[in-house]
Amino acid sequence: MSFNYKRIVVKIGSNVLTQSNGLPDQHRIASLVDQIVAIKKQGIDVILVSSGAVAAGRSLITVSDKFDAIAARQLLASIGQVKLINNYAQLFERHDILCSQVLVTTEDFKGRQHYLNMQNCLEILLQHQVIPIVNENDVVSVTELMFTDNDELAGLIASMLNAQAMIILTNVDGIYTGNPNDEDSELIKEVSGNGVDFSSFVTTGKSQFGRGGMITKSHMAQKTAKLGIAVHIANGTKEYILLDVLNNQVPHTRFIPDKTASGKKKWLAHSEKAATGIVQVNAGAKAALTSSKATSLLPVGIVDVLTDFKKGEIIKLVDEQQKVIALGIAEYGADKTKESIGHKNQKPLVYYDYLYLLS
Ligand SMILES: Nc1ncnc2c1ncn2[C@@H]1O[C@H](COP(=O)(O)OP(=O)(O)O)[C@@H](O)[C@H]1O
Ligand SMILES: N[C@@H](CCC(=O)OP(=O)(O)O)C(=O)O
Repeated sequence: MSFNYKRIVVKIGSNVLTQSNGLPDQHRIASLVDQIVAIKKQGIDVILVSSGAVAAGRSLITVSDKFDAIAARQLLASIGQVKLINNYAQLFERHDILCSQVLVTTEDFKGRQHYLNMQNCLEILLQHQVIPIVNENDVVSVTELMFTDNDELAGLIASMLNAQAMIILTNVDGIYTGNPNDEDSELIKEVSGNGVDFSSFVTTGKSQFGRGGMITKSHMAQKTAKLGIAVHIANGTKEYILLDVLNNQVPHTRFIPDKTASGKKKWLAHSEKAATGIVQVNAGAKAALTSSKATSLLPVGIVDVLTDFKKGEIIKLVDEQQKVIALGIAEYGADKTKESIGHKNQKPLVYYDYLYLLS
């Protein structure tokens, strides 16, 4: 295979798994399973992040409009997830391969210990040649507990498991310079670096059954590539797509990975929602932290503690315009920080190894 990956995360969007009439696309799902098996037989670990529970539920039951959208989603996902996973289990069984169901919420990624428990669980599945099939636990995950979408979840899993690549399968060939249906739009084949502003050409529109849309895919892909994981966005409705992507034989969008980040930084990168405290830093500290030199945050560069926190908690570092510039683990609590604001020769509030810069 052209890309020499040892471990990959494959994310399949609802639209890839579903026909336009809302019913599961059995032929396509079977073909994707066959390809995953072929990849696995080459010694590559594959973790599948599959959407499709709500769509599968819709094919089984009709929910009246009188129920609110959250309750309807819970009902559909609860029924649909059974169908989705059964389908996968039967298809993998044909190849004598076991798959497993891993349902998660954002809570599972917050505390470091809980995060490591989940990492251990997925590692033991992989060591036993099982294909983990991960999805959001839509039944209990509502409002603020929700992931933006499964693209975010796939990025978290790829970081957690030190995958070399994440392949996002959707219903278009990748990211275009404009609306994919416009003749003038061109497919972007490669994205490198962090500075691309996708909002100027990616619209917020979504496909029929999708949740996040291409804009969240682009942001998530960029964030994941920054952690050292290659991201491929490709058309899951094309025959042999996974094999063709890995053999670099199909036009799609590839995000070139940066240098690999440490395990702690990968965890921090996805922990913004878990942050408790907010600390404001001055322009000098911002310049030092964002320079190419490894720098820890010293109290001399702190101007204010905007929200309290305890030692060991995740905090957001904001600049004087209140823009979040980094996430870090606090070496001490808010009280001690307030006492040392602006003072020289103090212990860093956040050491460089426990600091993740957002841009
Ligand atoms: N510039 C763009 N390039 C590609 N797709 C785009 C762009 N702008 C908007 N989109 C839309 O994003 C959709 C894919 O996102 P989404 O609906 O979340 O799919 P999925 O269900 O696979 O997660 C495409 O079907 C397309 O209509
Ligand atoms: N967890 C939901 C999918 C949510 C989601 O992100 O969907 P999609 O945009 O199709 O990847 C489900 O299984 O229906």
